[in-house]
Amino acid sequence: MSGTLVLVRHGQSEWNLKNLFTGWRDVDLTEKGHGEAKAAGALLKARGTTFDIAFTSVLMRAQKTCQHILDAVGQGELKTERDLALNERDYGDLAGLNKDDARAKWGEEQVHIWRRSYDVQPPGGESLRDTGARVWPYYMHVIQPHVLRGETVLVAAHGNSLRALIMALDGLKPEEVVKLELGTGVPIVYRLNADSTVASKEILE
Ligand SMILES: O=C(O)[C@@H](CO)OP(=O)(O)O
Repeated sequence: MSGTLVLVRHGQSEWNLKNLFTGWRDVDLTEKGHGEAKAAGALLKARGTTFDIAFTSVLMRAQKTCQHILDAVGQGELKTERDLALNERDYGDLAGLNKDDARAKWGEEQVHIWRRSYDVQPPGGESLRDTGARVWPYYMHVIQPHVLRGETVLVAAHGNSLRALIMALDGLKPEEVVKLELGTGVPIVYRLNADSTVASKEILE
């Protein structure tokens, strides 16, 4: 057995609340989102979790979630690395559009394909495969070495950047990742074996 990897999708954002495609737009958390992030931290604190390092994206909703969690476990000053590799999927031309308006314009099925398929790019944006092509190397080269040294690592990121990472960790097929949904502010705790395979996975709901 080696270390622990804790993945958390940011708390509810202003544009989650407004039902807008967000992608790389840098929107803030809502009051509820701040609360969700603090609650995630409280859950981890109750388990006695402390971290050796934290990783987040360059977007404030993930950074603030990360900080709330670290504050809750009493590690507000912990070293935190921010990288664009962990950003949300780039939603391209859909960013800023209302998801229901998009369904009315392009149809329910097309919008679902853009949102949840593995390899279909939304107009001007990234498919989940494209997102994985930046998330996975970053995980392999930067994050995983910490876990394999036995450390406990926090990754506070986004729905689709984490879906791409979980797809690889869990060995999901493209048709399986379509069904994978992540709740806001829900910690997912992986223990890894020394050979980097997953020893256990626990969703703290
Ligand atoms: O808008 C977005 O950036 C994402 C996450 O909120 O949306 P979806 O769940 O539709 O991929």
